[in-house]
Amino acid sequence: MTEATEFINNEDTREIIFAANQSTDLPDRVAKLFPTWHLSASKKGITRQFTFSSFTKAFKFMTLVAEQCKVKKHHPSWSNMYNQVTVEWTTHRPEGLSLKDAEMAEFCDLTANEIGLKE
Ligand SMILES: C[C@H](O)[C@H](O)[C@H]1CNC2=NC(N)=NC(=O)C2=N1
Repeated sequence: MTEATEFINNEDTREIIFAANQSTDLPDRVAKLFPTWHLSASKKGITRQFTFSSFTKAFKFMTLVAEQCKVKKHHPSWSNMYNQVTVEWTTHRPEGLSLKDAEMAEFCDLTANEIGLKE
Protein backbone atom coordinates (compact mmCIF):
# COMPACT_ATOMS: atom_id res chain seq x y z
CA MET A 1 0.00 0.00 0.00
CA THR A 2 1.34 3.43 -0.92
CA GLU A 3 1.71 6.24 1.61
CA ALA A 4 -0.98 8.23 -0.20
CA THR A 5 -3.45 5.35 0.12
CA GLU A 6 -2.50 4.92 3.77
CA PHE A 7 -3.35 8.56 4.40
CA ILE A 8 -6.93 8.24 3.14
CA ASN A 9 -7.34 4.75 4.58
CA ASN A 10 -8.41 6.25 7.90
CA GLU A 11 -9.99 4.64 10.98
CA ASP A 12 -13.42 4.47 9.34
CA THR A 13 -12.31 2.37 6.37
CA ARG A 14 -10.83 -0.26 8.68
CA GLU A 15 -14.22 -0.67 10.35
CA ILE A 16 -16.12 -1.48 7.14
CA ILE A 17 -18.07 -4.75 7.18
CA PHE A 18 -17.65 -6.21 3.68
CA ALA A 19 -20.03 -8.66 2.02
CA ALA A 20 -18.72 -12.22 1.63
CA ASN A 21 -16.61 -13.24 -1.38
CA GLN A 22 -15.42 -9.81 -2.52
CA SER A 23 -12.21 -9.33 -4.49
CA THR A 24 -9.10 -8.50 -2.45
CA ASP A 25 -8.71 -5.07 -4.09
CA LEU A 26 -12.13 -3.84 -2.89
CA PRO A 27 -10.84 -2.28 0.39
CA ASP A 28 -8.32 -0.13 -1.55
CA ARG A 29 -10.99 0.86 -4.08
CA VAL A 30 -13.37 1.87 -1.28
CA ALA A 31 -10.58 3.73 0.55
CA LYS A 32 -10.33 6.04 -2.47
CA LEU A 33 -13.99 7.05 -1.90
CA PHE A 34 -13.17 8.25 1.62
CA PRO A 35 -13.38 10.84 3.13
CA THR A 36 -15.89 12.13 0.54
CA TRP A 37 -18.02 9.12 1.42
CA HIS A 38 -18.50 8.07 5.03
CA LEU A 39 -19.06 4.81 6.79
CA SER A 40 -22.77 4.19 7.50
CA ALA A 41 -23.87 3.77 11.11
CA SER A 42 -24.39 0.05 10.43
CA LYS A 43 -20.76 -0.12 9.19
CA LYS A 44 -22.17 -2.16 6.28
CA GLY A 45 -22.44 0.72 3.82
CA ILE A 46 -21.17 4.09 2.70
CA THR A 47 -23.01 7.40 2.56
CA ARG A 48 -22.56 10.80 0.95
CA GLN A 49 -24.62 13.96 0.82
CA PHE A 50 -24.68 15.83 -2.49
CA THR A 51 -25.74 19.50 -2.60
CA PHE A 52 -26.73 20.95 -5.97
CA SER A 53 -27.64 24.52 -6.90
CA SER A 54 -31.30 23.64 -7.56
CA PHE A 55 -33.96 20.98 -7.14
CA THR A 56 -33.90 20.45 -10.92
CA LYS A 57 -30.22 19.43 -10.77
CA ALA A 58 -30.79 17.22 -7.73
CA PHE A 59 -33.63 15.44 -9.50
CA LYS A 60 -31.61 15.10 -12.72
CA PHE A 61 -28.86 13.43 -10.64
CA MET A 62 -31.41 11.03 -9.16
CA THR A 63 -32.80 10.22 -12.61
CA LEU A 64 -29.36 9.41 -14.06
CA VAL A 65 -28.41 7.30 -11.03
CA ALA A 66 -31.78 5.51 -11.21
CA GLU A 67 -31.05 4.53 -14.84
CA GLN A 68 -27.70 3.06 -13.79
CA CYS A 69 -29.45 1.19 -10.94
CA LYS A 70 -31.49 -0.60 -13.58
CA VAL A 71 -28.32 -1.51 -15.49
CA LYS A 72 -26.50 -2.79 -12.38
CA LYS A 73 -29.62 -4.18 -10.66
CA HIS A 74 -28.45 -2.39 -7.53
CA HIS A 75 -30.42 0.24 -5.67
CA PRO A 76 -29.63 2.90 -3.08
CA SER A 77 -31.24 3.93 0.12
CA TRP A 78 -31.57 7.65 -0.46
CA SER A 79 -33.49 10.79 0.36
CA ASN A 80 -33.97 14.16 -1.26
CA MET A 81 -34.77 17.51 0.29
CA TYR A 82 -34.90 20.38 -2.20
CA ASN A 83 -31.34 20.63 -3.60
CA GLN A 84 -29.80 17.91 -1.39
CA VAL A 85 -29.58 14.20 -2.09
CA THR A 86 -28.29 11.84 0.60
CA VAL A 87 -27.23 8.47 -0.77
CA GLU A 88 -26.36 5.22 1.01
CA TRP A 89 -24.93 2.18 -0.75
CA THR A 90 -25.05 -1.19 0.96
CA THR A 91 -25.73 -4.76 -0.13
CA HIS A 92 -28.49 -6.81 1.47
CA ARG A 93 -27.46 -10.22 0.11
CA PRO A 94 -24.75 -11.12 0.87
CA GLU A 95 -24.91 -8.49 3.59
CA GLY A 96 -22.22 -5.83 3.76
CA LEU A 97 -20.29 -3.61 1.37
CA SER A 98 -19.75 -5.09 -2.11
CA LEU A 99 -18.13 -4.20 -5.42
CA LYS A 100 -21.50 -2.98 -6.77
CA ASP A 101 -21.69 -0.46 -3.91
CA ALA A 102 -18.24 0.90 -4.81
CA GLU A 103 -19.12 1.02 -8.53
CA MET A 104 -22.38 2.86 -7.86
CA ALA A 105 -20.68 5.32 -5.48
CA GLU A 106 -18.09 6.03 -8.19
CA PHE A 107 -20.93 6.50 -10.70
CA CYS A 108 -22.66 8.95 -8.31
CA ASP A 109 -19.45 11.00 -7.99
CA LEU A 110 -18.95 11.16 -11.78
CA THR A 111 -22.60 12.04 -12.43
CA ALA A 112 -22.67 14.74 -9.73
CA ASN A 113 -19.49 16.28 -11.14
CA GLU A 114 -20.99 16.32 -14.65
CA ILE A 115 -24.17 18.01 -13.42
CA GLY A 116 -22.13 20.29 -11.18
CA LEU A 117 -22.35 20.54 -7.42
CA LYS A 118 -23.27 23.77 -5.64
CA GLU A 119 -20.26 26.13 -5.44
C1 LIG B 1 -32.39 -9.85 -7.75
C2 LIG B 1 -31.79 -8.49 -7.56
O1 LIG B 1 -30.63 -8.35 -8.34
C3 LIG B 1 -31.44 -8.26 -6.09
O2 LIG B 1 -32.59 -8.34 -5.29
C4 LIG B 1 -30.73 -6.95 -5.88
C5 LIG B 1 -31.55 -5.74 -6.22
N1 LIG B 1 -30.94 -4.54 -5.75
C6 LIG B 1 -30.14 -4.53 -4.67
N2 LIG B 1 -29.68 -3.40 -4.20
C7 LIG B 1 -28.93 -3.35 -3.13
N3 LIG B 1 -28.49 -2.18 -2.69
N4 LIG B 1 -28.57 -4.46 -2.49
C8 LIG B 1 -28.96 -5.68 -2.89
O3 LIG B 1 -28.61 -6.69 -2.26
C9 LIG B 1 -29.79 -5.75 -4.04
N5 LIG B 1 -30.21 -6.88 -4.56
